[in-house]
Amino acid sequence: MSSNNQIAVEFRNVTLVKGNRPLVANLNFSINQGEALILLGRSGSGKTTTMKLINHLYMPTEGEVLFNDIPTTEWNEIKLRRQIGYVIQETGLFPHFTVEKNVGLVPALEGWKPKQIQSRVSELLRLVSLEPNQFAHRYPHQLSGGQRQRVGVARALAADPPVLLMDEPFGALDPITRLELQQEFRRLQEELGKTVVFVTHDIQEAFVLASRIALMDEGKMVFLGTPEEFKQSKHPEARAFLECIEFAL
Ligand SMILES: Nc1ncnc2c1ncn2[C@@H]1O[C@H](COP(=O)(O)OP(=O)(O)OP(=O)(O)O)[C@@H](O)[C@H]1O
Repeated sequence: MSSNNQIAVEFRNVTLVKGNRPLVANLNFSINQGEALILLGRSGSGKTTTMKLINHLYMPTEGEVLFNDIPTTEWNEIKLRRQIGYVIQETGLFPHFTVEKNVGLVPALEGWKPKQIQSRVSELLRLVSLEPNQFAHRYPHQLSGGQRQRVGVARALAADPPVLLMDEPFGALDPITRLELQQEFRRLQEELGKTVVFVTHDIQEAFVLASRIALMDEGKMVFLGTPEEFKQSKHPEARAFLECIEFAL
Protein backbone atom coordinates (compact mmCIF):
# COMPACT_ATOMS: atom_id res chain seq x y z
CA MET A 1 0.00 0.00 0.00
CA SER A 2 1.31 3.42 -0.85
CA SER A 3 1.52 5.70 2.15
CA ASN A 4 2.45 8.72 0.09
CA ASN A 5 -0.49 11.10 0.23
CA GLN A 6 1.02 13.22 -2.55
CA ILE A 7 -0.24 10.67 -5.04
CA ALA A 8 -3.78 11.17 -6.38
CA VAL A 9 -3.97 8.24 -8.79
CA GLU A 10 -1.79 5.19 -9.20
CA PHE A 11 -1.78 2.57 -11.98
CA ARG A 12 -0.30 -0.76 -10.91
CA ASN A 13 0.47 -3.06 -13.77
CA VAL A 14 -2.83 -2.28 -15.50
CA THR A 15 -3.93 -4.13 -18.61
CA LEU A 16 -7.37 -3.90 -20.24
CA VAL A 17 -8.33 -6.50 -22.80
CA LYS A 18 -11.46 -6.28 -24.96
CA GLY A 19 -12.17 -9.12 -27.37
CA ASN A 20 -8.74 -10.67 -27.71
CA ARG A 21 -6.93 -7.38 -27.90
CA PRO A 22 -5.23 -5.39 -25.14
CA LEU A 23 -6.39 -1.77 -25.45
CA VAL A 24 -3.77 -0.77 -22.88
CA ALA A 25 -1.04 -2.97 -21.43
CA ASN A 26 1.18 -2.95 -18.34
CA LEU A 27 0.54 0.62 -17.28
CA ASN A 28 2.59 1.56 -14.23
CA PHE A 29 2.59 5.19 -13.23
CA SER A 30 1.37 7.70 -10.66
CA ILE A 31 -0.32 11.06 -10.94
CA ASN A 32 0.73 13.54 -8.27
CA GLN A 33 -1.72 15.79 -6.50
CA GLY A 34 -1.89 19.22 -8.12
CA GLU A 35 -0.12 18.27 -11.33
CA ALA A 36 -1.31 18.55 -14.92
CA LEU A 37 -0.50 15.24 -16.56
CA ILE A 38 -0.97 15.24 -20.31
CA LEU A 39 -1.74 11.95 -22.04
CA LEU A 40 -0.32 12.46 -25.51
CA GLY A 41 -0.51 10.00 -28.39
CA ARG A 42 -1.78 9.27 -31.87
CA SER A 43 -5.40 8.45 -32.53
CA GLY A 44 -6.16 4.99 -31.14
CA SER A 45 -3.06 4.84 -28.89
CA GLY A 46 -5.13 4.29 -25.72
CA LYS A 47 -5.39 7.76 -24.15
CA THR A 48 -9.15 7.81 -23.60
CA THR A 49 -9.09 4.22 -22.38
CA THR A 50 -6.45 5.14 -19.78
CA MET A 51 -8.59 8.04 -18.63
CA LYS A 52 -11.74 5.93 -18.35
CA LEU A 53 -9.87 3.52 -16.11
CA ILE A 54 -9.46 6.37 -13.60
CA ASN A 55 -13.16 7.12 -13.09
CA HIS A 56 -14.10 3.47 -13.36
CA LEU A 57 -15.93 3.69 -16.67
CA TYR A 58 -13.58 0.81 -17.49
CA MET A 59 -12.27 -1.85 -15.15
CA PRO A 60 -8.78 -3.35 -15.49
CA THR A 61 -8.54 -6.94 -16.71
CA GLU A 62 -5.28 -7.19 -14.78
CA GLY A 63 -3.70 -4.98 -12.15
CA GLU A 64 -5.41 -2.14 -10.30
CA VAL A 65 -6.00 1.59 -10.36
CA LEU A 66 -5.90 3.36 -7.01
CA PHE A 67 -7.65 6.63 -6.30
CA ASN A 68 -6.46 8.19 -3.03
CA ASP A 69 -4.77 4.88 -2.19
CA ILE A 70 -7.98 2.82 -2.57
CA PRO A 71 -8.56 0.57 -5.61
CA THR A 72 -11.32 1.98 -7.83
CA THR A 73 -13.09 -1.39 -7.60
CA GLU A 74 -13.58 -0.75 -3.87
CA TRP A 75 -14.96 2.76 -4.29
CA ASN A 76 -18.66 3.50 -4.32
CA GLU A 77 -18.99 4.64 -7.96
CA ILE A 78 -21.09 7.69 -7.22
CA LYS A 79 -18.72 8.87 -4.49
CA LEU A 80 -15.76 8.27 -6.80
CA ARG A 81 -17.26 10.24 -9.70
CA ARG A 82 -18.21 13.15 -7.42
CA GLN A 83 -14.49 13.53 -6.70
CA ILE A 84 -13.59 13.49 -10.37
CA GLY A 85 -14.84 16.15 -12.80
CA TYR A 86 -15.04 14.94 -16.39
CA VAL A 87 -14.96 17.14 -19.49
CA ILE A 88 -15.31 15.69 -22.97
CA GLN A 89 -14.93 17.32 -26.35
CA GLU A 90 -18.65 17.55 -27.08
CA THR A 91 -19.02 18.97 -23.53
CA GLY A 92 -22.10 16.78 -22.84
CA LEU A 93 -24.26 19.78 -21.90
CA PHE A 94 -27.97 19.11 -21.63
CA PRO A 95 -29.51 20.98 -24.58
CA HIS A 96 -32.82 21.71 -22.84
CA PHE A 97 -31.16 23.16 -19.71
CA THR A 98 -29.93 26.74 -19.49
CA VAL A 99 -26.25 27.42 -18.85
CA GLU A 100 -27.12 28.14 -15.22
CA LYS A 101 -28.92 24.83 -14.81
CA ASN A 102 -26.19 22.87 -16.56
CA VAL A 103 -23.45 24.33 -14.36
CA GLY A 104 -25.52 23.99 -11.18
CA LEU A 105 -26.54 20.40 -11.83
CA VAL A 106 -24.07 18.54 -9.61
CA PRO A 107 -24.40 20.98 -6.67
CA ALA A 108 -28.19 20.57 -6.97
CA LEU A 109 -27.81 16.78 -6.90
CA GLU A 110 -25.66 17.19 -3.82
CA GLY A 111 -28.48 19.07 -2.11
CA TRP A 112 -27.05 22.60 -2.06
CA LYS A 113 -29.54 25.42 -1.32
CA PRO A 114 -30.78 27.38 -4.40
CA LYS A 115 -29.07 30.62 -3.26
CA GLN A 116 -25.76 28.79 -2.78
CA ILE A 117 -26.05 27.23 -6.22
CA GLN A 118 -26.81 30.54 -7.85
CA SER A 119 -23.80 32.27 -6.34
CA ARG A 120 -21.54 29.29 -7.20
CA VAL A 121 -22.75 29.35 -10.81
CA SER A 122 -22.04 33.09 -11.11
CA GLU A 123 -18.61 32.65 -9.57
CA LEU A 124 -17.75 29.84 -12.01
CA LEU A 125 -19.03 31.63 -15.08
CA ARG A 126 -16.85 34.62 -14.19
CA LEU A 127 -13.94 32.25 -13.65
CA VAL A 128 -14.20 31.02 -17.24
CA SER A 129 -14.76 34.58 -18.52
CA LEU A 130 -18.48 34.36 -19.27
CA GLU A 131 -20.45 37.28 -17.83
CA PRO A 132 -23.33 35.67 -15.85
CA ASN A 133 -25.88 38.38 -16.77
CA GLN A 134 -25.22 37.75 -20.40
CA PHE A 135 -24.90 33.95 -20.44
CA ALA A 136 -26.62 32.30 -17.46
CA HIS A 137 -30.05 32.13 -19.10
CA ARG A 138 -28.96 31.03 -22.56
CA TYR A 139 -29.33 27.50 -23.87
CA PRO A 140 -26.31 25.61 -25.26
CA HIS A 141 -27.43 26.14 -28.88
CA GLN A 142 -27.29 29.90 -28.28
CA LEU A 143 -23.53 29.73 -27.60
CA SER A 144 -20.47 29.41 -29.81
CA GLY A 145 -18.42 26.18 -29.62
CA GLY A 146 -15.76 27.88 -27.48
CA GLN A 147 -18.36 29.30 -25.10
CA ARG A 148 -19.94 25.84 -24.77
CA GLN A 149 -16.55 24.40 -23.90
CA ARG A 150 -16.07 27.06 -21.21
CA VAL A 151 -19.47 26.09 -19.77
CA GLY A 152 -18.32 22.44 -19.84
CA VAL A 153 -15.24 23.39 -17.81
CA ALA A 154 -17.36 25.47 -15.37
CA ARG A 155 -19.72 22.52 -14.92
CA ALA A 156 -16.87 20.12 -14.20
CA LEU A 157 -15.53 22.53 -11.54
CA ALA A 158 -18.94 23.18 -9.95
CA ALA A 159 -18.79 20.79 -7.01
CA ASP A 160 -15.08 21.54 -6.55
CA PRO A 161 -13.72 18.05 -7.34
CA PRO A 162 -10.02 17.64 -6.50
CA VAL A 163 -9.38 15.82 -9.79
CA LEU A 164 -10.38 16.78 -13.33
CA LEU A 165 -10.29 14.49 -16.35
CA MET A 166 -10.35 16.37 -19.64
CA ASP A 167 -10.65 14.51 -22.92
CA GLU A 168 -9.68 16.84 -25.77
CA PRO A 169 -11.88 19.57 -24.34
CA PHE A 170 -10.52 22.26 -26.65
CA GLY A 171 -10.67 20.27 -29.88
CA ALA A 172 -12.48 21.74 -32.86
CA LEU A 173 -11.68 25.33 -31.89
CA ASP A 174 -9.87 27.89 -33.98
CA PRO A 175 -6.20 28.08 -32.92
CA ILE A 176 -6.46 31.55 -31.37
CA THR A 177 -9.45 30.75 -29.15
CA ARG A 178 -7.82 27.44 -28.37
CA LEU A 179 -4.62 29.07 -27.15
CA GLU A 180 -6.66 31.56 -25.14
CA LEU A 181 -8.56 28.75 -23.45
CA GLN A 182 -5.38 26.76 -22.85
CA GLN A 183 -3.67 29.71 -21.17
CA GLU A 184 -6.76 30.53 -19.17
CA PHE A 185 -7.07 26.92 -18.10
CA ARG A 186 -3.45 26.74 -17.02
CA ARG A 187 -3.89 29.85 -14.89
CA LEU A 188 -7.01 28.32 -13.37
CA GLN A 189 -5.34 25.00 -12.67
CA GLU A 190 -2.39 26.66 -10.93
CA GLU A 191 -4.69 28.96 -8.98
CA LEU A 192 -7.08 26.21 -7.85
CA GLY A 193 -4.39 23.54 -7.34
CA LYS A 194 -6.44 20.84 -9.11
CA THR A 195 -5.01 17.53 -10.25
CA VAL A 196 -5.66 17.42 -13.99
CA VAL A 197 -5.36 14.56 -16.47
CA PHE A 198 -5.68 15.92 -19.98
CA VAL A 199 -5.92 13.93 -23.21
CA THR A 200 -4.63 15.40 -26.44
CA HIS A 201 -2.92 14.46 -29.68
CA ASP A 202 -1.63 18.00 -30.05
CA ILE A 203 2.01 18.30 -28.99
CA GLN A 204 1.78 22.07 -28.79
CA GLU A 205 -1.16 21.83 -26.40
CA ALA A 206 0.84 19.35 -24.32
CA PHE A 207 3.69 21.84 -24.00
CA VAL A 208 1.39 24.71 -22.99
CA LEU A 209 -0.39 22.74 -20.26
CA ALA A 210 1.83 19.97 -18.95
CA SER A 211 3.68 19.58 -15.73
CA ARG A 212 4.44 16.11 -17.15
CA ILE A 213 3.77 14.44 -20.47
CA ALA A 214 2.84 10.74 -20.70
CA LEU A 215 3.28 9.45 -24.23
CA MET A 216 1.07 6.54 -25.34
CA ASP A 217 1.93 4.30 -28.26
CA GLU A 218 -0.17 1.26 -29.19
CA GLY A 219 -1.61 0.89 -25.70
CA LYS A 220 1.72 1.29 -23.90
CA MET A 221 3.15 4.25 -22.05
CA VAL A 222 6.50 4.73 -23.75
CA PHE A 223 7.60 7.96 -22.04
CA LEU A 224 6.72 9.88 -18.87
CA GLY A 225 8.50 13.08 -17.93
CA THR A 226 8.57 16.88 -17.97
CA PRO A 227 8.26 18.82 -21.24
CA GLU A 228 12.03 19.52 -21.04
CA GLU A 229 12.76 15.79 -20.69
CA PHE A 230 10.37 15.09 -23.55
CA LYS A 231 12.38 17.39 -25.81
CA GLN A 232 15.48 15.33 -25.03
CA SER A 233 13.78 11.95 -25.51
CA LYS A 234 15.22 9.64 -28.11
CA HIS A 235 12.08 7.49 -28.32
CA PRO A 236 11.01 7.36 -31.99
CA GLU A 237 7.39 8.24 -31.14
CA ALA A 238 8.53 11.28 -29.12
CA ARG A 239 10.81 12.31 -31.99
CA ALA A 240 7.90 11.93 -34.43
CA PHE A 241 5.79 14.33 -32.32
CA LEU A 242 8.65 16.79 -31.95
CA GLU A 243 9.18 16.82 -35.70
CA CYS A 244 5.57 18.00 -36.13
CA ILE A 245 6.46 21.20 -34.26
CA GLU A 246 9.77 21.65 -36.06
CA PHE A 247 8.04 21.12 -39.40
CA ALA A 248 5.37 23.67 -38.56
CA LEU A 249 7.94 26.39 -37.79
N1 LIG B 1 -15.14 -0.46 -25.92
C1 LIG B 1 -14.18 -0.82 -26.80
N2 LIG B 1 -14.17 -2.06 -27.34
C2 LIG B 1 -13.20 -2.45 -28.19
N3 LIG B 1 -12.20 -1.67 -28.60
C3 LIG B 1 -12.16 -0.40 -28.11
C4 LIG B 1 -13.14 0.08 -27.19
N4 LIG B 1 -12.83 1.37 -26.87
C5 LIG B 1 -11.71 1.67 -27.57
N5 LIG B 1 -11.30 0.61 -28.32
C6 LIG B 1 -10.10 0.54 -29.17
O1 LIG B 1 -8.99 0.73 -28.32
C7 LIG B 1 -7.97 1.51 -28.93
C8 LIG B 1 -7.66 2.71 -28.06
O2 LIG B 1 -8.77 3.59 -28.05
P1 LIG B 1 -8.75 4.98 -27.29
O3 LIG B 1 -10.12 5.60 -27.44
O4 LIG B 1 -8.25 4.79 -25.92
O5 LIG B 1 -7.68 5.79 -28.15
P2 LIG B 1 -7.28 7.33 -28.11
O6 LIG B 1 -5.81 7.36 -28.00
O7 LIG B 1 -8.06 8.04 -27.07
O8 LIG B 1 -7.72 7.78 -29.57
P3 LIG B 1 -8.34 9.17 -30.14
O9 LIG B 1 -7.26 10.19 -30.09
O10 LIG B 1 -8.69 8.78 -31.57
O11 LIG B 1 -9.56 9.50 -29.32
C9 LIG B 1 -8.51 1.86 -30.31
O12 LIG B 1 -7.91 0.99 -31.23
C10 LIG B 1 -10.00 1.64 -30.20
O13 LIG B 1 -10.54 1.23 -31.43
